[in-house]
Amino acid sequence: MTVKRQFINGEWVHSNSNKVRDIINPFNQEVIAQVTESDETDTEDAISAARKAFDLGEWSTTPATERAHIVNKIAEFILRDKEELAELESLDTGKTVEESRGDMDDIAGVFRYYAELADKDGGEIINSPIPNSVSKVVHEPVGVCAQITPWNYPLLQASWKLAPALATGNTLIMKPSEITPLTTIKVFELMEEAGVPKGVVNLVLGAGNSVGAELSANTDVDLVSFTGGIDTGKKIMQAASSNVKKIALELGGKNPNIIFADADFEVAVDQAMNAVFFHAGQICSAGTRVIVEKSIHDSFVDALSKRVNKIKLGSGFDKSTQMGPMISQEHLNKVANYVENGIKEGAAVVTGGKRPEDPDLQNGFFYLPTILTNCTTDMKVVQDEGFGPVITIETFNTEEEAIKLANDSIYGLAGGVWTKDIAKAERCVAKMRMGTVWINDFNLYFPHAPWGGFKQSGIGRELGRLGMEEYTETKHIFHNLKPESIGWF
Ligand SMILES: NC(=O)c1ccc[n+]([C@@H]2O[C@H](COP(=O)([O-])OP(=O)(O)OC[C@H]3O[C@@H](n4cnc5c(N)ncnc54)[C@H](O)[C@@H]3O)[C@@H](O)[C@H]2O)c1
Ligand SMILES: C[N+](C)(C)CC=O
Repeated sequence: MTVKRQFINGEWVHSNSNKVRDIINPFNQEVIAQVTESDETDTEDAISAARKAFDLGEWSTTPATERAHIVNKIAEFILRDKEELAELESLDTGKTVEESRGDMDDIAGVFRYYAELADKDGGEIINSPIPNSVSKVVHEPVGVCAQITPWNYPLLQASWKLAPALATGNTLIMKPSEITPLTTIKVFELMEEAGVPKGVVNLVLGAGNSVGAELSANTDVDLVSFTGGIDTGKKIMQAASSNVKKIALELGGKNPNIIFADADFEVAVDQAMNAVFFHAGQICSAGTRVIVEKSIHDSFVDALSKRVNKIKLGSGFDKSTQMGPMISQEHLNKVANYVENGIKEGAAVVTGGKRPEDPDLQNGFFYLPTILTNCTTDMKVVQDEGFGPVITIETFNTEEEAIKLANDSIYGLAGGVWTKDIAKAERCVAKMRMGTVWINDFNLYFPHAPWGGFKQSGIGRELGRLGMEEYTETKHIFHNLKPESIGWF
């Protein structure tokens, strides 16, 4: 098996230690690839390459239209190689190939969106209050950006960082999750093919506590953009204080899905299921906290469990599969413990709550789609991010109660509300403390709208214009057209 390499200063190189990591297919635990294992010294090399490239200024002074052209080419190449990328993503994560194809379309869309925006910002002239002067505001690249991504949407989360950073003229070092680096490696090949200059994009492949920690602490890095868990986010925030680097954090969620009795029942059931069991619940914005009006609780749970019992688990490469495995044995254990603790706290298992018995699934990290009732807001199973295929169900009687339950979380990433009463929906969303709120929908996102969290779900925004601004510094330029001595001293 050819060992996949890191990309530093325009060269594909083995790590300094020559250590290698096996990449595992979560469906059957087969080794699907081997990648070089970077450490702190490789990371320093990559940072130094990005620093030199930025200080040289070739990329930041390339006309924005030319940068846009290259970013657009990356989108084209992603679509050209969509099938290969989708299959790689499914091998690596266990998600269905159909879902991965959708991800690749979204990813190409993100590169296109930022290519489109790249040359639109010409700065702003300010109405200066000082006579004989010109005052203007321009946006410049931040500099050297470290980008750290998780395993659940490996290339999608990478694209949200790569595209705006490139469009605005930064240089960067990316570290994908050590569990799922394959599509990110492939996209670095595509960026090379698209003509991104040497040293502008660098890729290191290794563990969080070595490579990730170095990226966060190194004082030659100007910005660290991270997507992942809250505990890691806190460590990165601390490490980033070394040189007060800019930080952008996209962290976890424990997202409420409020269902009123007057909602379209069938659609709400269908989407409540989709909101959690898509990608086996391994989604930051999964609607795992269902908060349902008491009068429809029994019929809702009954309808939901009937549908959930039919979810087909299997290989992402089998067309009939609807839900794949957990990413790893470690994560499977975490999900199983999370449910067991919930049961000890008093939750009742309506369906699932264990591993499947199907002999064909025993080599994979599968967990059954699970519904827990009798849940109350004080339980850990309701408060903690399980990041698995588990719905907890709470009930409410009044609108105020529903909002109170929805907001009772340290997180504030996303949430949904289902009702046919437009005024009620608007009253609810105005009070819901989350970065994204859906009315009669769930889990939708697109490049044009910002994504990010309130409270401990993060700092900053990705996607949209705000996602681009994260990669710029704002400079005010004041030009005195008639300089004169002040005569004070
Ligand atoms: N808000 C969002 O948009 C969003 C999107 C996807 C995933 N997530 C969150 O990601 C989490 C799941 O992903 P995960 O398990 O890969 O998260 P994680 O925090 O364990 O790892 C994420 C990345 O951080 C690296 N890392 C680990 N320790 C580090 C350290 N000390 N310093 C620097 N980097 C370090 C890892 O190697 C990996 O690349 C969930 O909490 C999920 O909600 C959030
Ligand atoms: C941000 N999103 C929804 C694409 C993936 C979250 O895990």
